[in-house]
Amino acid sequence: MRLEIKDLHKQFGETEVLHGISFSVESGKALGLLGRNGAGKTTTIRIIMDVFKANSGQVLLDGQPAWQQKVNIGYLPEERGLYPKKKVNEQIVYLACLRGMKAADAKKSMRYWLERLGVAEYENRKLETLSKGNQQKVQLAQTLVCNPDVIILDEPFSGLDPVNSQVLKDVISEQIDQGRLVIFSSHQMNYVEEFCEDIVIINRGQIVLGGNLREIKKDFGRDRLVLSLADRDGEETVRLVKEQFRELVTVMGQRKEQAILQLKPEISKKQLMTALAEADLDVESFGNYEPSLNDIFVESAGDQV
Ligand SMILES: Nc1ncnc2c1ncn2[C@@H]1O[C@H](COP(=O)(O)OP(=O)(O)OP(=O)(O)O)[C@@H](O)[C@H]1O
Repeated sequence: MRLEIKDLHKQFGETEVLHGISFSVESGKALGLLGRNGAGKTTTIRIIMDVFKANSGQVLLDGQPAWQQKVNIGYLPEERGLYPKKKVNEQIVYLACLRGMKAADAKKSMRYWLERLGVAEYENRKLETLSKGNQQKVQLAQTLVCNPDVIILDEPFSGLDPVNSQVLKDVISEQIDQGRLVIFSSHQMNYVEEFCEDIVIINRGQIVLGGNLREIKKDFGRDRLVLSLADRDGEETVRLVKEQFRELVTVMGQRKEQAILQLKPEISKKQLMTALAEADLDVESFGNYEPSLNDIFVESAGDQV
């Protein structure tokens, strides 16, 4: 299956909050939807889920509109949608039956997911008596109970401790391996980085970067180098490079003790190495820059106050 989001525009009152969002994702892949607070991630997801309509643009599954009722979708909304006063097992089975599952199958699947997510012991408890993280895991069980083909998760890691985040990460990876189509928004770059082939970064309602993560990293790293000097901290190194090597490189940033440098056009890595050696500097590390997703995110979406 292929889900295509085409040129979405969305206005709330007079304000346009999405200015033409387009991307696509296929079965067996996960797309990470990234962006700072208020960028437009949840609005995009709600349009995909048909919670509300876009002012213009289309959401198509294998070229077809209005697919949301025809396909098995697991949706974890940002605002959690379960009933606080109802028992965990009753509501998961009830909602699964509403989505077309037989009660016996729903019970079996619910037990599997509660067990898998480590909350089986709370099956008979009212949801509101569980901790925030455990409520989140129940919500995830509810999302996955119907064996969905399309999984859309809005901030799934919210409220989870590192151990539970790892459990969820494993579950999502497994779903991708089983051929599910996954979209999720998250601020947890490390997890996005681990299992998303593709990413989209939204900034103020516009895509500022999108595509295959490996390619994006390669592009960001191209002609960029990192340099650290013994007995100088990162700021001092940046200052020194700006003073002494401004003809050869532009300083792009700083990562701890390292200055991130971009070679000027026509300048080679070798020329820079020679210049560093001639300046008699005590070079501690010098090499190709490998950006993390966090670096890429900050550079692409970091201009917003
Ligand atoms: N129902 C609404 N009415 C008016 N404005 C809205 C509504 N929903 C969202 N917005 C606005 O749309 C913009 C995008 O919001 P959205 O919730 O999509 O951002 P987000 O990227 O999911 O942010 P966060 O990471 O904080 O959840 C924001 O400026 C927000 O205030």
